[in-house]
Order: sequence, then structure tokens, then C-alpha cells
Amino acid sequence: MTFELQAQDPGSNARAGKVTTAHGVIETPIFMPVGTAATVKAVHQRELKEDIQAQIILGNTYHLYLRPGLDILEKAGGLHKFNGWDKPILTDSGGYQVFSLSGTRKIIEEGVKFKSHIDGSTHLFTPENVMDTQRTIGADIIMAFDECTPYPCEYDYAKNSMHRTHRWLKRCCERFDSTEGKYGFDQTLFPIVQGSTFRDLRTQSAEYIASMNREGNAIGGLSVGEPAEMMYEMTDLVCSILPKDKPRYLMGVGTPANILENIALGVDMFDCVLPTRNARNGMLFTTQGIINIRNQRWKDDFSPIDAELGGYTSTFYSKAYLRHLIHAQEYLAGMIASVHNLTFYLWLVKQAREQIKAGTFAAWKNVMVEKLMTRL
Ligand SMILES: CC1(C)O[C@@H]2[C@@H](CO[C@@]3(CNc4nc5cc6c(=O)[nH]c(N)nc6cc5[nH]4)OC(C)(C)O[C@@H]23)O1
Repeated sequence: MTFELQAQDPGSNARAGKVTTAHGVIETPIFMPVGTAATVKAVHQRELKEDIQAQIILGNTYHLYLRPGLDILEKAGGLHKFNGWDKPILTDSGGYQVFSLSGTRKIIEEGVKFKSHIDGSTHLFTPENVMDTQRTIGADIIMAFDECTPYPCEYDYAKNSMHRTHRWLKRCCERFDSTEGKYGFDQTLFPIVQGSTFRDLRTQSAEYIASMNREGNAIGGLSVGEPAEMMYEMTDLVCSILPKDKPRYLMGVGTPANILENIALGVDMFDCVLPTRNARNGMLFTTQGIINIRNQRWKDDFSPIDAELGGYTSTFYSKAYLRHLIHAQEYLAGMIASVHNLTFYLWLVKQAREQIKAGTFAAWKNVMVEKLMTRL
């Protein structure tokens, strides 16, 4: 994987770049639709490619390992073959999902013991077997096995957790660097900065992760309930330490405003379940602001969901029709709303990229953040 820095905004730390992987190019800043269990929920691969114009999607080690399982994924020839997505894929290492999904889990030096949220069976994730699992899934970019420190947490817990994550990272690198891709293409391992909301720990973790000199770096332990200002303070500090010539991936972020603010701080890659999760309950992000389509006021509004955005789904269907589908709990409701919200997120980062290349991002961002927060 390579990263080419193409432009830097004069009024902020925003930058535009190009990541090249075995499955194609990613233009940054980029938003990565979350496709947890081999599917971006309710969205066809064709829509992702043509309407949403997604360039990379996420998969999740925890979910894919439990279902459909590694045997099926290997027989399919990896996740790209299994779900038919032939562009780049990034998989999260599962550490976080073990904490957020599996009720029972136990962290030991070896790794994390947990019970499947599907059938209650017990499993042990270790840095080594999570690397092997991600080799089998076959994502272009894979994440180190880490502990996403919960928020809030005591300083001593955050410090011990960070050091364990650093020891796990060393084991991830050793295992990854001594194995090959299983399907004839190269994969890339990103380490993850932790340190919770403590400046000295974040500095220490960013310095350690930077010293590993991997092809890209991730910022973890954020978007876990901390105030937005704290997220921005930690991101700003970590971005000032991570190398400029490597892509920076801020995990689990976020709202449109969070994304623009973090682009201004120097982040290149984002993922979040918000666009698809909110879509399913009728919360739409539009070029004019946020719409709760369930609201009475859209009952007889036959205008397009978002005429400014473009794209088949947001233009062909009306607000009144989508409101009807949501109230009727029709499957098509989630499908239309998900394609719309993801189209909006990809449109937003594309606009940001254009503004950065034009050198006008900083002022544009401030206007956009205000506008995006408007509740219609
Ligand atoms: C914003 C929103 C709506 O996104 C939802 C829900 C709760 O927050 C999210 C998003 N935040 C988030 N922070 C993360 C940190 C790490 C991390 O430190 N390490 C690794 N390996 N993976 C991570 C994945 C992360 N996702 O995390 C789950 C629980 C996946 O659902 C998401 O609030």
C-alpha cells in the first residue's frame, strides 16, 4: 500500500491524498461505509459502487469469524469473492466489538476470552490468531489487535491498557510480518493509538505507534462517548505526532460535523455506523440539514429527498413517499434511506477534498458545519 500526499490546506491541517492498494485507489479524505458482517446493511454492491461511489468498505473480524466463519470465507477465496466487492476492504480487528458486543469477556495478557453473542460459545482472540483471521478474510488493510479503552476510565487503567495494547501490537507485527497474504495480493497492517483522554498517554502511544513505521496509522479509543471537544483535542495532539507521509484513520467517527472538524486536524480516513444506523430510523443527513422523515411535516411534501445531492435514490423518491415507507416499516424504507445517507457522506468528503485542493477548505468547513447541524 502507498500514500501520496496531493494537497495541503493553507488555513488548517487538512490534506488531500491518494492511497493505492491491491484492489484499487482511495482518494482521501474518505468515508468508509461499515459492512460489518460482509454487507453494508440494506445496500447492494452495485449501489455502493455506482450511486454512493464508495471507494472502500469495512468488514469486521469479530462478526465474520463467528458467522459465516473462516472455513466458508477461505473456500470462497476471501471476503472480496464472497460478497462480490472488488474494491478495497478494511477489517477492524474485533477487539472493540468484543468489548461492545460480547457480554462476557475477560482480558488476559494472552488476549481476550469471550462468549459469542450468537450462540454463547467461548473463544479466545489473541494478537496472533487475529492476524491469521484477517489474513483469511483477505482485507487490503487490517487493524492491529488492541483494547479500545472505555470512556471514562481511571488514569492507571488507561496507562496499563495502553501498554498492553503496545505489547499486543509487537506480537501483531511479528505474526503479520512472518506470514503472507493467502489470495495472491498484499495486505497492510495499521497500528492503533490509544491512551484514552490523557495527553501524556496519547503522546506516548502516538510516538510508539509512529516508531513502528507501518504504512498507515489509526487513532482508536475515541468516539466512545467523550465530548466532541475532547475528541478534537486528542486527535489534534496525535496528528501532530503521527508522520505526515502516512494516512491517518480515526476509528468510529462520526457525525458530518465531527468528520469535517477532524479533516481540518489532519485525519484522512473515517468510518461510522451513523449513516446506516440512523437511516433505519428515519434520520436523514441532507445538503440542507438534518431531516427526521418520520415527522408530520413531510407527510405531503412531494419534493425529492435531496434535490441538491444528486444520485438516483435521493432524486427519484419524494420525502412523503419515504415517510410513508418508514411508518409502514417497509424494507424499502431502510434501503432508500441508507443509500441516501451514504451518498451524502461520500458527497461531503468529496466536497472537502475539492476544497482542500482549491485551498479554501478552512472557511468552507466553518460554513458547512453550521449548515449541517440545521434541523429542518
Ligand atoms: C458514533 C456511534 C453512532 O457509532 C457507534 C456508537 C458507539 O461508537 C461506535 C463508534 N466508535 C468507535 N470507536 C472505536 C474505537 C476503536 C478502537 O479503539 N480500536 C478498534 N480496533 N476499533 C475501534 C472501533 C471504534 N468505533 O463504536 C461501536 C460500538 C462499533 O458503534 C459505534 O456511536
